Amino acid sequence: MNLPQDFEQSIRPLFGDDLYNRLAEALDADDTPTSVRLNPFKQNGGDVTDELKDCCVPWCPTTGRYLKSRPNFTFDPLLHAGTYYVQEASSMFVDHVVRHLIHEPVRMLDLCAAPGGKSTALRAALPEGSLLFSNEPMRTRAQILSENLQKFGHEDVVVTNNYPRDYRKARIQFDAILADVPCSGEGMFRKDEGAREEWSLQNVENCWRLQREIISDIWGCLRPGGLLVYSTCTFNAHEDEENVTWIAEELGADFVDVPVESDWHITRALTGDAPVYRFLPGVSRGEGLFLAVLRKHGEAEGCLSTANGTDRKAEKPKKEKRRGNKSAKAGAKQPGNVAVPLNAPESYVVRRRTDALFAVPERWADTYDAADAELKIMHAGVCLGTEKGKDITPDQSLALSRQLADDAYPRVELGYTDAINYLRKEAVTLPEDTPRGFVLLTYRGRPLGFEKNIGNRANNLYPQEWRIKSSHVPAEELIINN
Ligand SMILES: C[S@@+](CC[C@H](N)C(=O)[O-])C[C@H]1O[C@@H](n2cnc3c(N)ncnc32)[C@H](O)[C@@H]1O
Repeated sequence: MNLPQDFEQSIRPLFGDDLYNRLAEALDADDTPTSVRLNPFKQNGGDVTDELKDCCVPWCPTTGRYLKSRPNFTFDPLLHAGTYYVQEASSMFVDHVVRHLIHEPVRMLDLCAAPGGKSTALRAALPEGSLLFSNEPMRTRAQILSENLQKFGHEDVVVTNNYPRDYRKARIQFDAILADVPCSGEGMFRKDEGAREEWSLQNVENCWRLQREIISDIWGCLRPGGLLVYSTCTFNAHEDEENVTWIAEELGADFVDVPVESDWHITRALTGDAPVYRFLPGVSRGEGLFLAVLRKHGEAEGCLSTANGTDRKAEKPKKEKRRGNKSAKAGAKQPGNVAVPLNAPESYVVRRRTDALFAVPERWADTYDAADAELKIMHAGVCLGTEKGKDITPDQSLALSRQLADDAYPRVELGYTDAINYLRKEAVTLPEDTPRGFVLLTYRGRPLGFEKNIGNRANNLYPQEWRIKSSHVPAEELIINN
């Protein structure tokens, strides 16, 4: 593989010959490591099977696993049930950062979040009671983000489709923000040929300028004393060390050091002496990642413990704004007597957006309302379903919620072939004694989604956009985790 000439000319002096040669050799190799991160909310004590498991990812040992080979994940129904997420190992470093720095419930924003690898990692690592906003400005990417977070199944999540500047209007303050900014993608040279073709010095310059704009736009939403986690998957110092130094000096922040082990083989700053973390192919086992943590200057209002937001007057949207609010218009009456088929149903409030009903944990209902007045919410809490006359057709988000009550719907367990057919949105025949109405289909005990049993047949309610598009059904059952 030929690396762009300008890339070599700019990166070799920064890395030095030895490090550059190791990097170039690794970028040329075909054998990229495969890894998954288990979903702690859906594991029931399970793990990757012995046949597939290589070892734990050292900076994410509880849930990160290297695999010995790369299976065709699409044909594992448990991927679609959200029991694990396929993620390259370096990105799992956010798990270590969050567990080291955040010990009490917070409100956190993942600003550039699609497809959702780091959001799901954050959600797993944040203390319970924390609320995660997961945002992506590109519409189609935001839909994939929303799908992946619904599969992950944690209720304390809001998915939005906005630009950073829109967040300023919502006046929500965050205790921590992850900005995994769009970058020139040098870390993708190994995986993606297109990344090499699109790369240019001009693109590097466009990227570092855009990254500064993104951080400047969101800076007001980070509370004084709050944490900014800045990351890229690129190697040049303009988008990495120079940008985080600029943030510290121009916006006002101090670097925060995170202890790491020497056998993780993390490379530290290549220019200056800020505590930054570089995962370099050929040096650490994963793809390229640059990460730094900064604490915003100013008086903190206390510890990082204001997740429910009710203590912040600034968040309450103005009355006039509320009247113009889409959901308030669509559903003038708040749904009062909707059954909430979740564990601890009394701790949720129900919000209507067009004809869909969302169960939102009561402790952050104010924050949800403030967000709803200004932001484009794609998903929040648990979507219970859509109203059809007096009925509510249950939503996929409900099927995949970790909080779905065990006895909320009759369940039918599917074998492997039926599970794949269901995920391809084909009709799956139910046993004769299945009760009529909505039925939850499971595979190896994990919910996959709903069908409506109307007697002589059943309607598959799996979302059309989520279905497996391939017509192939593997002859053998693929088991990745148990
Ligand atoms: C490196 S990717 C994020 C990967 C994601 N954090 C993950 O771990 O799965 C950067 C994301 O930023 C989004 N993006 C592009 N322009 C943006 C902007 N102006 N503000 C915020 N995000 C932007 C891109 O669409 C892309 O999804």
